[in-house]
Amino acid sequence: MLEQLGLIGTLRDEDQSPEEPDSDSDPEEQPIVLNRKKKFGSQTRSAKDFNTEFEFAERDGTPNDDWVMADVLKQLKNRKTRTTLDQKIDKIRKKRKAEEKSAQTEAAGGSAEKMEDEDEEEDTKPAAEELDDDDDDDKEEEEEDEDEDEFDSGDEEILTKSDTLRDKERRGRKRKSGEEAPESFYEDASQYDDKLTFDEMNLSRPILKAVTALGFKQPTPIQKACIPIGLLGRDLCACAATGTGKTAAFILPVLERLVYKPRTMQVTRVLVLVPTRELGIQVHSVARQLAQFTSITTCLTVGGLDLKSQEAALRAGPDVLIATPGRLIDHLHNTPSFELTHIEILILDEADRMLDEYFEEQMKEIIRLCSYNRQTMLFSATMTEEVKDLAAVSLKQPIRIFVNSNTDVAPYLRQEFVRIRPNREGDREAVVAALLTRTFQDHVMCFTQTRKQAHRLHILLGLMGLKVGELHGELSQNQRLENLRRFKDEQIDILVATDVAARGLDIDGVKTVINFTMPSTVKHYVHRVGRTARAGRSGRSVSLVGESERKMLKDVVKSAKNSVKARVLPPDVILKFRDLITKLEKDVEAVVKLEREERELAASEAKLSVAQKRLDGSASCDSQRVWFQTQQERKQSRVSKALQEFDLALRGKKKREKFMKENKKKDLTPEERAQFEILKAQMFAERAAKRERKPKRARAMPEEEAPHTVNKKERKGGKKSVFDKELTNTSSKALKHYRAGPSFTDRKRLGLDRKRPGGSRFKKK
Ligand SMILES: Nc1ncnc2c1ncn2[C@@H]1O[C@H](COP(=O)(O)OP(=O)(O)OP(=O)(O)O)[C@@H](O)[C@H]1O
Repeated sequence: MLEQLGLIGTLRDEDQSPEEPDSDSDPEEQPIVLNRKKKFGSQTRSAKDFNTEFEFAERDGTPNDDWVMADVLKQLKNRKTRTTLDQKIDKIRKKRKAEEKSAQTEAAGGSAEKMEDEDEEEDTKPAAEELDDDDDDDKEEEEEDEDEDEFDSGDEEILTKSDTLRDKERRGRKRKSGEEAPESFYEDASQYDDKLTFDEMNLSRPILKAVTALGFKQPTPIQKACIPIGLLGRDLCACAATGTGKTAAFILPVLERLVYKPRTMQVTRVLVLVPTRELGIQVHSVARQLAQFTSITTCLTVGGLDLKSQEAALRAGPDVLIATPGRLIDHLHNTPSFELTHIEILILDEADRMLDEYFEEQMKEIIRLCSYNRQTMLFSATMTEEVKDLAAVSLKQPIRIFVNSNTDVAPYLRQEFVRIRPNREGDREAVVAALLTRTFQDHVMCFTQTRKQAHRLHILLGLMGLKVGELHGELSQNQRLENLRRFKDEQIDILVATDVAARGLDIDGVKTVINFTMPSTVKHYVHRVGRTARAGRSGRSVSLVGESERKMLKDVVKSAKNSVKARVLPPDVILKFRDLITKLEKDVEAVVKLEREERELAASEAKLSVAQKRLDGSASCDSQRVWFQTQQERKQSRVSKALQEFDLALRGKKKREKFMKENKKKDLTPEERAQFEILKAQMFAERAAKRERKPKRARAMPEEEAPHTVNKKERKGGKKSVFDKELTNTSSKALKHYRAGPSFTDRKRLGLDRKRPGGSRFKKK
C-alpha cells in the first residue's frame, strides 16, 4: 500500500521499508495513541513533556469569561449586513431542492421505461444526495457507516522511521541550537522545580484566588519555570509548546509585581503586545480574569474596536495595556497624554511573529518609545533567529527558558497526512469535504492559505449542509468575532480560517485541525496544528500534502516525536465528492452573485447617504487622524511588498510565471485553485528564507549597549550605522544637540560624569 502511495521513499530513506500500521481498530472508538511505545494515559506519559501527576486538563468547572466578552462587544462598530452568508447559502440550497423536487415530479409523470432508466442513473450517482440532503433515510446512513468502518479500519499506514533515529537527529539539533545560543548572552533556566505549586510561588491572595477561580490546580511546566523568574524582574525569552499555558506564565508575575508595588501615579505600567486582534481579546480576557480580585486595571487596544472608547480608557492610565502594534501606534500619535514612558514591563506574546519583518517598523517605533529601564519578556512556541536577534538588542542579561524545542508540536497531538497524488491537485476540496462529512464532523478548524479559498470552502461546505463559519482578514471585526463565538458556542462545527487564526487562539474542545494545503513554514505548521491538543488534551491534525509540499512534510516528520500517519481515502469516495463539487459549482456561483449584488447595493446606498448628508450640510468634518504610516502609504508599501514577493517567487521559475499569468484572469479549475494555494505558501516560504539570509536590521537601543550584536557584514557593508546617520544628519535640532554634547539622562545612562565639560549650557548672566 505504501509503495503504491510512494510516500516513504521520498519522505525518508529510499531503502527504508515502511512499518506496519499499529492498529487495525477504528481510531474513532479508541483513545488516540500518540506514541506507539507510550500508551495514552497519565501512567505512561513522557516525564519530559509533563509531570505524571500533573492534571492539566482537569479544572474545577469551566471558567466563564462572558462578562469580559460583553465589555469587548460593546466596543464593536455595528455594521450589519442585510443577510449573512449562511442565509444566502440556505436560500440557494432551498432553491435547488425545490428545482430537484419539481424535476422529480415531472419525471414521475413520464413513461415506465423512462423511470427505469432514471433509477439506474440514480444508482450511479455519487453520495451526493446522501450527503447534502438533511433528510437522509436510515438505509443511506447505514451505508455511510459501513463505508466509514471500511475506511477507518484498514487504510492508515505509518510513515515514520523508528523513534531512535529521530532521537539521534534531535540530539544533533539540540547540540546545534546550543551553539546558536551562546551562554555569554543567555543564562539558561530551562530546568525548573518540578514540584513547585502555585501556593509556593509567593503569589498574593487575590491572585491565588483568581487562579483557583479559573480552575488551575497546578502550574504547567512553563509556568513553573517562568513565574519565579518573572517575579524577580528579570528579562526572559521563553519557549514552550502550544497550549501549555504561556499566557498565565507571563500574566501572573506581572499582576503580582503590580500588587506588590502599588502605583504612585495613574499611568500605564505594563504593555502586552500581540499580533492579532482576536488574540488580544483573549489575552485581555485572561488578564482580567486573573486580576478580578485585585484593583489592577486593564485595557484592550486592538484594531477593529471603537477608537473613542479606547482613547477614553487609555487616558485613565490603566495598569496593564494589551494591544496590537498598529492600533497602539495610532493611539500614540493621536491620543493626547498617552505615552509609554512609564512602561515597567513589556511583553511580546508570539514574540517571533512580533519581531518579524511584518511588524518591524512598528515594533522599532514602539520599543523606542518605551522606557529603557523596563523588564522585557518574550514568549512563543516557535522561538527563532529573529527573536534572538532582537533579544540581543533589547533584553538585559536575559534568561532563556526553553521547556520545549521550537519545532515541538503539542504533546498529545496525533499528526496525519493525506497524500494528494500528482495531477490530482483538484482533489483537495473533495478530500476535505469527505473528511468533514464522514470522519471529522465537529470541532474542526480547517486552514487555507488564502482568504478566497477560505470563503469558497465555507460556501461549498455550507451547500453540502455542513455548519461552517470562516475567519480571515477580509471580514469585518463583527463578522470575525461572531464567527469565532459561534464556533466556540458549538453553533457551527467547522471554522475555515487563514493563518490569522493560527496563533495563540485557545478555543475549547477543538478536536481536529485540517490543513487544506501545507503552510509555508514548519513554524506556521506548529501554530496551526497547535489549535488542538491543548491543555493536556489530545487532538488530531490532518494535512493534505501534494508533490510540491513533500519537503515540508519531510521537515515535519523529522521533528515529530510521535509517529506520523498517512490517512488514505478510498478513491471512489474522493470521486463521489469530486462529482458532487462539480454539481455544486453552479450554486457556488449563485451564492457569490447574491453576495456581489448585496455589496453593490450597499455601496450605492452609502454613496447616496453621503450625498444626502452633503446636501443637508451635515457631512462630518472630523479632523483627520495622524497615521504612523498614512492609509495610502501603508497601502502603497503593501502593494510594493507584494510585488517584490511576487517577483522573488517567480524569479527564474518560468513555470510559475506562466501559470500565474495564464490563470490570473480566467476562472480557476479545482487543480489551478489548489496550485494557486500552494504557490502562495511557497512564495511566503521563499520570502521567509530570504529574510533569514538578510542581515537583521531591528535595533532597539544604541549600538554601544549591545556590542556583541553588531553584525560584521553591516559594519563592512554599505549599510549605514546609527553613527553614520548621526554624522550626516544636518538638521538644526541635530546640530544643536551635537554642539551641546550628551544630555543629562544620556550621561547618567552611559555612566559619564553628569556635568558637561564646559559647564552648564545656560550660564547665569
Ligand atoms: N495551570 C493550568 N492548569 C490548567 N489549565 C491551564 C493552566 N494554565 C493554563 N491553562 C489553560 O491552558 C489553555 C492553554 O493556555 P494558553 O492559551 O496560555 O496556551 P499557550 O501556551 O499560550 O498556547 P499558544 O502557544 O497556542 O499561544 C488555556 O485554556 C488555559 O486556560
